[in-house]
Amino acid sequence: MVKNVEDNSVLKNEQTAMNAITIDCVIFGFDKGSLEVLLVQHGEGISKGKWGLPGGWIYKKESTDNAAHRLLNELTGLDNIYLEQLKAFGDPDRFPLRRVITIGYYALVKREDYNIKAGFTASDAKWYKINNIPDLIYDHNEILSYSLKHLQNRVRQAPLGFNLLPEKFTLLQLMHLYEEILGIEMDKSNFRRKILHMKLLVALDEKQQDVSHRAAKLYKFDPDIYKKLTEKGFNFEF
Ligand SMILES: O=P(O)(O)OC[C@H]1O[C@@H](O)[C@H](O)[C@@H]1O
Repeated sequence: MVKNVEDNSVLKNEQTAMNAITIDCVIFGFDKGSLEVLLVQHGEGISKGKWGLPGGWIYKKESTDNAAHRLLNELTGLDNIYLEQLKAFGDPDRFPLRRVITIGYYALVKREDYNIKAGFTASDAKWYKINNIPDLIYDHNEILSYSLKHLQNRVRQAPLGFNLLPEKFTLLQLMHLYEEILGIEMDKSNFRRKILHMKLLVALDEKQQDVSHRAAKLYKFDPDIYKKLTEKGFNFEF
């Protein structure tokens, strides 16, 4: 008898926990020189018709990491993404109906590598330019701005984001990538001097083709140095 009562209370507590923790994913995409974020329009529930980050409830027999991948896939069609856990967002009033803590995940992808297709509880899914984000549900604007700051710190400490460029790229393309992520304007010659000094790039014997302006030299990454820098971490001061 006592055992039954205990079992029931364990089950009840577990269920309560399942209703109190959710997942939200911030997927940054890079496309034609612009930083964007993937948003979904809710097709049901209290936020029907509104836009937010792809996310939702965790199943009972599911890890938080698996839930993040599943939700992202069901809501937007994205698959095989390297998602990193960001942090928990636990403002007591963040969700209007009751106390719900959400765990944030984020990723940075090359937009053209993925097809988006809304599904599950999402009626639509779209990339939005980072400087044109609508009013989002709950605390999703805050989660997004926290993720952006995190990304801006990360690109200064790790050679991350370089996989968003084509295999061969110009120094200007690389500078624009940093400018877009960091939201700042950079000085061309300063950038050139610093990036070349890091010896991360291999200068190719090739130039851009089919461009109306003077064709610029092409570069690619040295994968060994890239790997070493990723492991060691680097400090990219612009
Ligand atoms: O999909 P609904 O039920 O509106 O959202 C509930 C929770 O799922 C998360 O995405 C939200 O941040 C919130 O914590």
